Amino acid sequence: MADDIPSTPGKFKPEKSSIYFNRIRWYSSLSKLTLWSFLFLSLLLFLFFASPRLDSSTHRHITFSSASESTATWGGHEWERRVRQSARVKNGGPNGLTVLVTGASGFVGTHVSMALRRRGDGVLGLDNFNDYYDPSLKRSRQKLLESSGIFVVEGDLNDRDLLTKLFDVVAFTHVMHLAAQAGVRYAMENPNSYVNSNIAGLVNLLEVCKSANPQPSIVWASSSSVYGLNSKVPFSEKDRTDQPASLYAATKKAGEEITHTYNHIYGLSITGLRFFTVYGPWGRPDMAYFFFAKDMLKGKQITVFEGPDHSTVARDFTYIDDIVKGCLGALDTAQKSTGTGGKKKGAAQFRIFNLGNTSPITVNELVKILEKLLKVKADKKILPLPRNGDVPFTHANITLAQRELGYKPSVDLQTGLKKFVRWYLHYYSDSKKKSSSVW
Ligand SMILES: O=C(O)[C@H]1O[C@H](OP(=O)(O)OP(=O)(O)OC[C@H]2O[C@@H](n3ccc(=O)[nH]c3=O)[C@H](O)[C@@H]2O)[C@H](O)[C@@H](O)[C@@H]1O
Repeated sequence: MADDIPSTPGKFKPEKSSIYFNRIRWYSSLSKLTLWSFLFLSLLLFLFFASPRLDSSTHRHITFSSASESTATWGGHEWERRVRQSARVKNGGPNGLTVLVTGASGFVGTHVSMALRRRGDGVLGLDNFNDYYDPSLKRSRQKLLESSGIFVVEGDLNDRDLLTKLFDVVAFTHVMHLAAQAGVRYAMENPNSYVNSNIAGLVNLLEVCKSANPQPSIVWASSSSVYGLNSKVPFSEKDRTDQPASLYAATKKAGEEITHTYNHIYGLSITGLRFFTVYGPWGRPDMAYFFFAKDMLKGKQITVFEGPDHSTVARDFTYIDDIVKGCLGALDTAQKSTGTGGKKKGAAQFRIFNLGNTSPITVNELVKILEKLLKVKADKKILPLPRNGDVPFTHANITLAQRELGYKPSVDLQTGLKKFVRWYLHYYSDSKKKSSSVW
């Protein structure tokens, strides 16, 4: 019998009696297997019926934000209705844009969303409301947006299902991508959050955009920090950007390269905007002008950095309204993406612009203006510029943006800070409810 012949020399040849016992063992393991399968199936059925019943299109998602872990719920008929309604073009005209604004509850995101809505464009916001800075300020901005009919979806850039769903529900013509881990100095404390938002999140967004049909045109926020150690002034788009001084700058520069590959391979229309130290009402509390004002009002000491040999540190501070005009100019002049459903059909537009003010002001001068506006004397401590990513000065050449986008900054630091201080005093007075009246 074939069974009795070892197939390989030296292999064990079973006796008749052991075959009999093996059969018994086989039958008993068969019944054990049936029993375990039954128990396993019962457990599956139990879990299925015991789990919370969700609307078929509802998803409960755990998302990882850049600075904290958060949970957000999205999906369902009511949610989709709100998404559609918010994204609907309001002016009825054929030229209205349908824009997904990422980072909509951020500083620039809020202002750009409001400006688009005022024109009648369709706007849908996306924000993960992370706690890099006071989330209550982001919630207040969200309220402001909601009062103008803008729905801000709570979710993370890295949530592929959510982004795909948004593009299933709405055929966005444009994406204004402003969600990012910002701040130069924080990159030494939490480097991974920069990789998570500015690299992984960006790639996730681009993946969804390239597969969307139609593909949207993308305008996104790069940064003046990409010029890094460049010392040729004013900074022109043609200057070298391969010497970043911070991980933040490196992730923004990487973003410029990554967007280029998506433009090249998939035909996505891309416009990168290098913002120069944007300030104004509803600003970011992690920025110097903001926390200087806060600390000065509290009588706390502020630290003013100085460069080598006691040289002054300067920034090309740019007022938010000027930046908004630049963003809208970029959206309006963005050509259509050429691809569809992940396939390139032809060369697509790829642009990078400086959006600055063209007149650098020293940090000392910034403090002096704040002193006048706040009517307090600053308690200053002068320290050498730390080696934490800060660069000694920035200065934008905006010729290209002027020519292509009609960008023309018009607000000087004195005027812009006056508006910021007015908002700040109002917002942080005892009644935050009134805050939306100061815009
Ligand atoms: O232009 C940009 O692209 C960048 O502008 C800002 O970065 P930064 O210009 O460094 O703005 P602040 O952090 O507000 O610093 C402004 C100036 O104040 C100085 N500073 C900052 C903090 C401090 O305690 N003391 C002080 O003198 C800095 O050295 C810098 O010269 C933003 O924080 C970045 O997100 C943005 O990308």
